[in-house]
Amino acid sequence: MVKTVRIGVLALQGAFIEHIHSLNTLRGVEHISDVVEVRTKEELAGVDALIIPGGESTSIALIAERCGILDDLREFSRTKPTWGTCAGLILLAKQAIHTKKGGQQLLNALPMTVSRNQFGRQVDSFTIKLATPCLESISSDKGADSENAFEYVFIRAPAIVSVDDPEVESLVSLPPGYGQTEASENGLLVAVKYRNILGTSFHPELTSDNRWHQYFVRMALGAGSA
Ligand SMILES: NC(=O)CC[C@H](N)C(=O)O
Repeated sequence: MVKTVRIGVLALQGAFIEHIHSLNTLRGVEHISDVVEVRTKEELAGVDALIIPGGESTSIALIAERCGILDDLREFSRTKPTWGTCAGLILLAKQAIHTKKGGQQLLNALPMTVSRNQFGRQVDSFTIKLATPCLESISSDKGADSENAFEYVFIRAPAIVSVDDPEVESLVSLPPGYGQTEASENGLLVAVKYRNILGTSFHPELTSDNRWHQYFVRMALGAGSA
């Protein structure tokens, strides 16, 4: 029997509809059985993989806590395919800096420190096209240019400022200078894979190029198989 995945998108706050649209463009391309919004622990228990969208990480954490789903999210992200984008990446981290006074609840699934709003405020949002080796095996019919570069959208984005485990795979870094105040040879890390987790600080759901979604669906399809 062909394995299929039921993918959930955490729908408490932020850009969840856009992720659902991107995933829906992959129906018929990848083996997706369903794409659903997740707001309760029962809905979470019914999905094979989860996307935590961008938005406001403090609000998502607060709402999750009030809805009594925060510990279930912690448990889910320990073992099941989970992708955090932007605010979702912040939530998945072990530690966040430049948070509001008093800090914020995190899921502690990614052994790393992220810096909130590393690139400035909403008005400092930017896009950048970058060649992306991990997407090379995925063919793109939409959005990508002739070099197959992916167009990255950064909106009050976090950056990964330190990684605590050699198992964390670096997938995308920005060219030096972006979001950095001091000269450095290396640009900031903005996409990682760690075991069952994908963490990206940009918004792939805001472009018509669905290769990052396809990458995650393939991760989810591969999970648990030998
Ligand atoms: N676009 C975004 O998701 C922004 C995230 C925001 N900086 C936060 O702290 O949650």
